Amino acid sequence: MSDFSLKDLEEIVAQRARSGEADSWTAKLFAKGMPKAAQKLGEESVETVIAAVRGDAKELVSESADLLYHWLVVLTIAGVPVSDVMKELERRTGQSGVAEKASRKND
Ligand SMILES: N=c1c2ncn([C@@H]3O[C@H](COP(=O)(O)OP(=O)(O)OP(=O)(O)O)[C@@H](O)[C@H]3O)c2ncn1[C@@H]1O[C@H](COP(=O)(O)O)[C@@H](O)[C@H]1O
Repeated sequence: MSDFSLKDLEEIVAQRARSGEADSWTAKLFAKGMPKAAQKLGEESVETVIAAVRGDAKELVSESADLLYHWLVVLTIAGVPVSDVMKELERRTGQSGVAEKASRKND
């Protein structure tokens, strides 16, 4: 089991974005801004879906890593810390997804 966390990668992304280095994919994406970063996130989402539907576990791991990395880039550009997402997930732990969906239908 790896100790590497999304928080660790969030720090690397922020540091590489600040570096502005020519050989940094992160810095390149930051320079292009949200439209390009969000587009890459969408592409990686689709590639993850394709790997899942194919039942290709190795490809699913690889595409999931691409997806989470690009998701972190998008969050960082938006100024949203991963901890905000974790807090929201934590808030939801007391309620099942089915119950949550039913409560929204009654709004
Ligand atoms: N986890 C990642 C990571 N995952 C994917 N990618 C890059 O995302 C890019 C997009 O990949 P794709 O093949 O989907 O896209 P593409 O190369 O444009 O190809 P097509 O769209 O033509 O298919 C590739 O260049 C990958 O290397 C990543 N780039 C960086 N990181 C992490 O960020 C750190 C800093 O990276 P740099 O900013 O590049 O120094 C690295 O040490 C890693 O920890």
